[in-house]
Amino acid sequence: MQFRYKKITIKVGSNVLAKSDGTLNVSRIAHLVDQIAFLHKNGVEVVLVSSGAVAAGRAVMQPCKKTDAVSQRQLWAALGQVKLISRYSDFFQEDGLVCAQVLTTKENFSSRGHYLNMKNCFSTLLENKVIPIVNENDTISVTELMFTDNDELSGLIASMVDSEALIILSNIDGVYNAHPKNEDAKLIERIEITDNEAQNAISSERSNFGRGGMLTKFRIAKKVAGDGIGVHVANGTRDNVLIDLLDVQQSLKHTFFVPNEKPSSGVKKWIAYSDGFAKGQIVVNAGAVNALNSEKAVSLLPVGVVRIDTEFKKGDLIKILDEKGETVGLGKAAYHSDKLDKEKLSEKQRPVVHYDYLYLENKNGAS
Ligand SMILES: Nc1ncnc2c1ncn2[C@@H]1O[C@H](COP(=O)(O)OP(=O)(O)O)[C@@H](O)[C@H]1O
Ligand SMILES: N[C@@H](CCC(=O)OP(=O)(O)O)C(=O)O
Repeated sequence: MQFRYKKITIKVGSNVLAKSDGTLNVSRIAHLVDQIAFLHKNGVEVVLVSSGAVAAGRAVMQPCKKTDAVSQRQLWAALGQVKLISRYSDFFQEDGLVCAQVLTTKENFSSRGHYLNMKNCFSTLLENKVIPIVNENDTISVTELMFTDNDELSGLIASMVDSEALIILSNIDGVYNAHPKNEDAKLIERIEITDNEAQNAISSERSNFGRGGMLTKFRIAKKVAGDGIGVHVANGTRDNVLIDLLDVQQSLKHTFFVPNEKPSSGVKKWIAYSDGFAKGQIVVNAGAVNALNSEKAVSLLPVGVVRIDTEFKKGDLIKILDEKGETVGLGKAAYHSDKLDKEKLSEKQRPVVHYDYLYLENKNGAS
């Protein structure tokens, strides 16, 4: 059997892993593990991002009355993660493989140093033929420092470990052109990174245990595809879904986000997912927006900056907005914001953000 990729990240949603009563669907976990083990034995490196801790914990106990919503999630995640990972560990062991748990928070991606540290951890596990199983560390992550959901986390991981593809397994065949409850809704089988229409069909509704819903899957999938990584959204409740999806001889119905032909560099990938950590903010004029989004590789010159909203130091990440307040991109500042005015007057202006350290929402795919 020949598979489409040699290195993939697979994200499994809570609704794939939990039954309708919230208890873990053990036979489904076993079946997914068997498929991953088969892929692994046939030379495909796999990083698994698995939700399901909160859903698993919910089935263990109901908290006492005075427990608030955040504490409740912490309790369930703490209880459920143990159950979840021990199931995975047992099933991988039966298949002769070793898995490892990696719990992370958004803060672990906040600086390039932290990011490279995480990257090194994954390289070590993969070199040792271990299957990393990643989840957000829900027990300690608080609201403002949380990932939107594990779809966002899986995008980051896929990009960080240089996966060729990200497979998002949910409880539905893919992205539909209307709410799937609608009888006329049709599966969209291919989405280009320039396609902004499909998003309008997606409602923000989530299924029973999901956190972000299809809308975040769509946004993240486009961003990841913009980095040059193909994204497949498929139904994890189907038997043999991973093998049927990845076997070159098969054509399973699902949604494929076509990757950008030009993959982003490592540092641009990190910047792409770091918008929560921007320290400065500037506003640029329409001319600068057009130049940056043109076919050419253009750095941001001080002449295009109309306003500094939040000051920044050399090396800080800065958010770049247009004059309507829409995000244009994110970049690493080449110098302190107090030098901008002087640079504007200079005959040979130095870029405030060099192209190599610039992530552009439209050009790199997300919108
Ligand atoms: N246009 C759409 N296409 C597909 N699914 C959609 C659409 N609009 C809303 N959804 C909902 O998104 C759900 C999947 O997202 P989510 O609940 O977060 O699952 P997961 O637990 O797999 O992350 C589907 O079950 C479906 O009800
Ligand atoms: N970290 C949480 C998962 C939250 C989440 O993003 O869920 P989902 O939308 O089902 O992927 C857990 O393990 O329960």
